Amino acid sequence: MTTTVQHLIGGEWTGDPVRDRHNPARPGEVAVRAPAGDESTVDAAISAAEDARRAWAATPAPARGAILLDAAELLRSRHETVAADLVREEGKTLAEARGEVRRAIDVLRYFGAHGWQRTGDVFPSSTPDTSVFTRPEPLGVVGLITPWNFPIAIPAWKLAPALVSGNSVVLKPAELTPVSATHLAAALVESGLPAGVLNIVHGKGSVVGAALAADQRVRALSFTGSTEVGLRLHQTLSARRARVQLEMGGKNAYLVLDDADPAVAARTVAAGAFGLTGQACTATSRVYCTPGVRAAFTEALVKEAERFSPGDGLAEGTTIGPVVSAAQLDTDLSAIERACEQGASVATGGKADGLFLSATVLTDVAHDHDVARNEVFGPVVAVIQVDDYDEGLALVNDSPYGLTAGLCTRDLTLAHHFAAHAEAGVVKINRPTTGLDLNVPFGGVKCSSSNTFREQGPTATDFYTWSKTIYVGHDQ
Ligand SMILES: NC(=O)C1=CN([C@@H]2O[C@H](COP(=O)(O)OP(=O)(O)OC[C@H]3O[C@@H](n4cnc5c(N)ncnc54)[C@H](OP(=O)(O)O)[C@@H]3O)[C@@H](O)[C@H]2O)C=CC1
Ligand SMILES: O=C(O)CCC(=O)C(=O)O
Repeated sequence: MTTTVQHLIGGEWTGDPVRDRHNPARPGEVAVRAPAGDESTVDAAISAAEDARRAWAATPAPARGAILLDAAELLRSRHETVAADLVREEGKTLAEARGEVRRAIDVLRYFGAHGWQRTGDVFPSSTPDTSVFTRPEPLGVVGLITPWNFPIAIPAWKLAPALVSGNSVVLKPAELTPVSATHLAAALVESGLPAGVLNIVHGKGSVVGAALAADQRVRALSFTGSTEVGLRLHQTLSARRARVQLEMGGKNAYLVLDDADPAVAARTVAAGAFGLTGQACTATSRVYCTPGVRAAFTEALVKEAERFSPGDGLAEGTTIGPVVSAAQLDTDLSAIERACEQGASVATGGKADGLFLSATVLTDVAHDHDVARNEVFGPVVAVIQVDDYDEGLALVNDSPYGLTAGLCTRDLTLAHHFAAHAEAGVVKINRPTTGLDLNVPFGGVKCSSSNTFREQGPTATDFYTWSKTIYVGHDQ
């Protein structure tokens, strides 16, 4: 089954679909046909956003929010179709795709309701008969560049706060996954989003994304993807003092202590390492274990890994979908091969059939091995022994990345110590590193993030607004 998508520019669906994306689970099946935008397409999209921005900014926030709420209901009515299309283009299991679509719906609801929330602050003035208050103002045209691994949730959690804050948007979804973002946009357009407020340009990041980032009219850019691309975008945007928000890679660590139940720890680590085919920036990819638990934990982790049954995400019984592309599979297999060259052993997995890579546990890994240092972005986890909690915490923190970190223990004192000292934007105690509540802030530290504004939660709109301070004298 092939879905065709187009650009969305100034309220028109446009562009000849010239590029095929194959279903990663069924190599012969074209999942999507999409147009390939270029600099002129981006220019047209930014012009449309520029034309629409003032009227949208002047629209009352509750009316903006109402469109998001209506879009949430439309998406809910299409939940099954959207989830199945997501599986066909990205590969994750139907259960995971349903969860992701549900998350996009909830994000629209959350930020839709934000349209009715209190905004700005009132302050006492030191001048008599004077009111002082702040007003959040939209930035204008904002650019969003999103990855393939959460093809509807990530566009939703960037778009919704941008729109409800009164900005117009140009979105560039990942070339591999153009359908999910199109479903999101269609729901918004059909719910009454005015023409030009949301524009989408499909195509290559190096062409479309780069043109979007370089355009002076784009006042802010929010990006999720690789550290390499993110840092390049940071330079482009910062050079003209435009705002930039980056959520990038991770090398997320778990520390399992002697007092942890090895079976519970293994289940927690496996969910974070192998769920979503390991293709999450929050995925667990290195696990440090103290000596008393290492053998039992590793044995239990291998059993958990072997429970993940690779297959087509739409097929009954599949619990791990394919890797997204041949290029990503190559990265995953090369990382496993390099780990073995450096002395690691494959305790389970390590083999691929087509794009189906089985959940892989590597043992005999040392902290300075490449597989313990570099992001893989696949269902591969390395187990490393440490002497004690202190060494474990030090190694968890010895990474250029700092997105998520986890600890399995029953010791409340150590749990709080870890929460305070782990160098990560998100810390999970006895919970998988993946999986985020949409109503709380999300972001990393070090090379995982721009280290500025957080996404999601009540402060997500901060990135998309600037604060104006107003003094009003009452004596006229
Ligand atoms: N933090 C996260 O959630 C993610 C991290 N990654 C990491 O990145 C690696 C590579 O994945 P990939 O999807 O290629 O990540 P990229 O960083 O290449 O892609 C993310 C987004 O940026 C776009 N892009 C690519 N090049 C440029 C550019 N020069 N200027 C502007 N935009 C650009 C992409 O477009 P297009 O893809 O259409 O070319 C896509 O929309 C993964 O293996 C993983 O390590 C990947 C996805 C998500
Ligand atoms: O773990 C999650 O739920 C979100 C992960 C994420 O934001 C990402 O992979 O980009």
